[in-house]
Amino acid sequence: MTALQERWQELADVKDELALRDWFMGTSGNLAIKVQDSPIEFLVTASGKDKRKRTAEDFLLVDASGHAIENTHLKPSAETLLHCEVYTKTAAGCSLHIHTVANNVISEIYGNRGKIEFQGLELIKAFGLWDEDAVLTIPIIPNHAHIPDLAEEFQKHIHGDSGAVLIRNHGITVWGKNAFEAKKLLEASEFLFQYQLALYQIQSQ
Ligand SMILES: CSC[C@@H](O)[C@@H](O)C(=O)COP(=O)(O)O
Ligand SMILES: [Zn+2]
Repeated sequence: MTALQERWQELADVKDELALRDWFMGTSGNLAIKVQDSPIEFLVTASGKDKRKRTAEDFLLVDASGHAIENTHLKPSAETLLHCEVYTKTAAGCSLHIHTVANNVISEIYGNRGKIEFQGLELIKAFGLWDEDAVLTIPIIPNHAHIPDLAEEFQKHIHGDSGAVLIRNHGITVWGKNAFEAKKLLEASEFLFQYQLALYQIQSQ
């Protein structure tokens, strides 16, 4: 199998798993996986697809600017520029973006603070935070409709080869060194958001 075929299959498998969790409602969400460095090439989901379906037209190969490399009728995800920022600024190998009710509500509740912090929860270890008093901070950025503006805001919060950023009333984007790591961060983030929401609901009764 070529590197391209391997990465394709890896991303398709991640997509299937996220679909099983119902994390692609209304065609939302987009996924990307790096295929090569110098020059950077990555696979990204084609725009507007039902991401619960597995087809031969799910992904297309794009360059570091998000332009299709191959001759294709497929359109790269409308949010490809955010994935471009990840691959040009870091050594990450995979970036995932999903919309969930939990990440949207959390982003709205904490949006004015510009971040949400988690401390004392076991699952922050998924982010490599092992100290007892460690704090996980997930930034929350405004949901600019103009994607270059959104990407510009987003890239300010890329500080390493793994991370997560919430986009207010929109969704989350995570990245990690490979598909396994990115999916781990995504699942841990959603766990933390669901936990915080449940706590919020109990405490406001
Ligand atoms: C259909 S609502 C979601 C979109 O506006 C967008 O935010 C999204 O995540 C999916 O866009 P796409 O172009 O399919 O990658
Ligand atoms: Zn989106």
